[in-house]
Amino acid sequence: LSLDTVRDFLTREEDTIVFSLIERAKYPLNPPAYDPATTYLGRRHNASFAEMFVRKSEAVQAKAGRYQSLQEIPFFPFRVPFTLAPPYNFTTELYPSAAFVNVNDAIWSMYFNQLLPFLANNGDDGNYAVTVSSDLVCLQTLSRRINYGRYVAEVKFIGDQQNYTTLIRNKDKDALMKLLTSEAQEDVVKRRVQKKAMMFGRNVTLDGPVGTDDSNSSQASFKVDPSLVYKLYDKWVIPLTKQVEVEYLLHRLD
Ligand SMILES: O=C(O)C(=O)C[C@]1(C(=O)O)C=C[C@@H](O)C=C1
Repeated sequence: LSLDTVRDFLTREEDTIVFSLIERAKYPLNPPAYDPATTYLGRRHNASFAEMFVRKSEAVQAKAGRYQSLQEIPFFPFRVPFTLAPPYNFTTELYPSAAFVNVNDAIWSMYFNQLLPFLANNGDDGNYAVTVSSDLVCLQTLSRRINYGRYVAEVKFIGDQQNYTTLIRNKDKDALMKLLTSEAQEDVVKRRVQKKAMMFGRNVTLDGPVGTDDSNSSQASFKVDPSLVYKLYDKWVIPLTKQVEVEYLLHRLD
């Protein structure tokens, strides 16, 4: 692992995030899928249909071995005695006591309460299963990207052990935050995801050569508002990644 390779990983995840948002934006808001008071399976549950869908899907994916890789962290952890997938000897670069640091609870509430209302148009077309299935993909992608802050923090720690060790011993969160921050890099990331939203979210027609802007660049014709993607990174993705980095570092000498 090096700063270049972890940044390459984050860059590639941007594509997955933008595509997953484009998919979710295809469906209307579909409010009954998110209301814990909605009746389904003939009765009320304490969880929304979306939550139930995520729980059951994660159970299947856990059985299939998804969480054998530390890059993936479920929203609803549970033990699985065995997996169906062919065995693979996963090794990890992470420090064991810090390897399970994650901010999935914050991601969950940010996604449903702050992002989704701006991502989907108002309306209810009853396509609840495909809708929450696309929510699951968004959540998993955001979780993988943000919790990858553990790997970024490990690289930064190894690269500057002396300074980090002092700050970790003093439990100085603010100084850790300052040391791991690169504002120039954050600016690059935010402007790049906005551009990706403009490129990937374009309507493609057969007029003109490949790369021609068929959509006149007007905001309304993008499948996901590029400024919303910028804001997602600015307000949530990057700050939460940094929170993961700080929490990882605080456990790095345990
Ligand atoms: O690339 C880094 O150095 C990171 O720590 C990742 C990241 C990000 O979330 O994109 C977070 C903090 C830095 O200020 C810059 C970028």
